[in-house]
Amino acid sequence: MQELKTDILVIGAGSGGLSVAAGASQMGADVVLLEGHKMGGDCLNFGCVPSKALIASGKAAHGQAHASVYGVADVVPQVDYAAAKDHVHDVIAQIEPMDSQVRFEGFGVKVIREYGSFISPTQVQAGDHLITARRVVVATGSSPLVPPLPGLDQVTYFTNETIFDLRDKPAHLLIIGGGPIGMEMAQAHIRLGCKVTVIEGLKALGKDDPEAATIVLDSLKAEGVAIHENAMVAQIRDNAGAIEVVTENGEIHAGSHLLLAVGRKANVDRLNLEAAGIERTRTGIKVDDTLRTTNRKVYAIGDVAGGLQFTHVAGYQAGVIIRSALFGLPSKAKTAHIPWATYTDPELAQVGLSEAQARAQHGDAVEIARFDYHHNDRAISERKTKGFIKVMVVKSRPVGATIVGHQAGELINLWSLALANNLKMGQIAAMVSPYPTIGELNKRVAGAYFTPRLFENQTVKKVVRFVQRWIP
Ligand SMILES: Cc1cc2nc3c(=O)[nH]c(=O)nc-3n(C[C@H](O)[C@H](O)[C@H](O)COP(=O)(O)OP(=O)(O)OC[C@H]3O[C@@H](n4cnc5c(N)ncnc54)[C@H](O)[C@@H]3O)c2cc1C
Ligand SMILES: NC(=O)c1ccc[n+]([C@@H]2O[C@H](COP(=O)([O-])OP(=O)(O)OC[C@H]3O[C@@H](n4cnc5c(N)ncnc54)[C@H](O)[C@@H]3O)[C@@H](O)[C@H]2O)c1
Repeated sequence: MQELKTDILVIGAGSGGLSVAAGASQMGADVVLLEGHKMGGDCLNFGCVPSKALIASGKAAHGQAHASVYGVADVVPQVDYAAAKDHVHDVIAQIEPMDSQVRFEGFGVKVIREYGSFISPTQVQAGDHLITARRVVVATGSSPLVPPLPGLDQVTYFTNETIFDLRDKPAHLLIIGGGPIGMEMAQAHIRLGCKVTVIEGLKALGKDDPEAATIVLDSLKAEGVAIHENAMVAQIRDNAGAIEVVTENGEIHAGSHLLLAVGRKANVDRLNLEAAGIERTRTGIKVDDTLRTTNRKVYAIGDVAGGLQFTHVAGYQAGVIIRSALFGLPSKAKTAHIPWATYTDPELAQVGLSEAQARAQHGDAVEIARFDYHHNDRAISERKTKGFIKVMVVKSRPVGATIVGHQAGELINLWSLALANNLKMGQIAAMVSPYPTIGELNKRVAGAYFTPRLFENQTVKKVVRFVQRWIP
């Protein structure tokens, strides 16, 4: 057994762990990083990157099939599904060097390609290494949840860990789960020429604002995706080579391929958390708002911490704990300014409170400022007029924003900045946006907040009339 001592031990080389390792090592700490599988974790290998690359293939096909509106003849796209997967893997390969073992060793990090397991509150075993660390960061991420559905073991099924390696185009893809994974994959596949059926137990895109989600779901349905809601799956069957999904309410959906997208399971099984006195919750590892676990020398960040499960959250949390682990400074993780986006077409994005949450928390003090895409000249030029932005405002400060439409994931950045810095609507309205940009929507919604105050205000009208009488 090789014994190592270090300042910071990071378990998991995904979005969260790599951010800690890069930051801590470049600021002078001794860092050991454990990775049992692929450097880069889920986001690079099985998540954000491959899904966005496949969405890009779908977008290219869709563009060819719907070009005539711009005066360019529509063509039936000749989709080579295997070549689309080559594109996906080429994109991964282009980003891979940023997350590579070589790059991190260049920062001075000792990278050990083994799974780690606690053997005491301060010691972790990884292969034949025994590591004692001043602080441990658990960043082991999550895996696809595979529910114990009767019959599932009788059929071949895919998850986000395997779908990007499938090279034969599914004739009819059945997707169980209408969350972000399910809906992004549904649209990518329908655009690549597959038949697609989504079977959702409750409400598709149920974590998002219902009005905004409806616009996305209507778009997907218009493209041909069959979406069945309130259809909890009870059983899977193999019927002479076809896969049948049977729901609790008696629906039977048959297809050629099956993708499970029913949520995530925190990666805690290999960690032997009990040996370190680390408690779990239903969704992951129990942490306080400083991201410390019940073992004060151990932090947990990213998907395994059981909160919002996004790459940028894991990265943000890495910054929070670096401050406290390296400098001993108090540092709390906040959530009010954390955005998320679902990269369907149209996109769906949220930061802070939704309209329903804002009304529940602030009652009549909430004002909703709203602006529709069909009033934006750039959106009209590009025929991307579906969607809206609405901003929830309390005492002239935004407390949340919901955007559905073209580039919603880009537009939400500004509202994350506004919430992070407690900006006022007046500061957003003071911005000058280049014309014609989609970004003008952000300024116009701030303008919409002031419209009734300026244009429907009798005092303003009286003052203007009075001043006009006197100025030369
Ligand atoms: C299909 C899909 C699409 C997504 N799209 C987006 C998106 O567009 N935008 C977004 O923000 N988020 C997206 N996500 C979510 C995002 O991928 C995760 O939130 C993010 O990867 C979490 O980072 P992490 O560091 O917590 O975990 P991970 O990136 O999963 O990294 C954890 C690492 O720890 C390793 N590990 C596990 N146990 C051990 C152990 N005991 N010892 C050593 N190593 C271990 C694992 O092998 C893994 O490499 C998507 C997820 C999926 C599945
Ligand atoms: N664009 C992005 O940022 C992005 C994209 C994909 C994934 N992600 C991350 O990955 C996480 C996981 O995504 P997800 O879509 O797997 O999970 P999810 O929890 O968001 O959605 C899963 C859906 O499956 C449904 N479901 C569960 N069991 C079912 C059953 N037996 N029958 C029918 N429906 C069932 C649930 O009601 C739910 O709507 C997301 O929460 C998000 O954090 C992010």
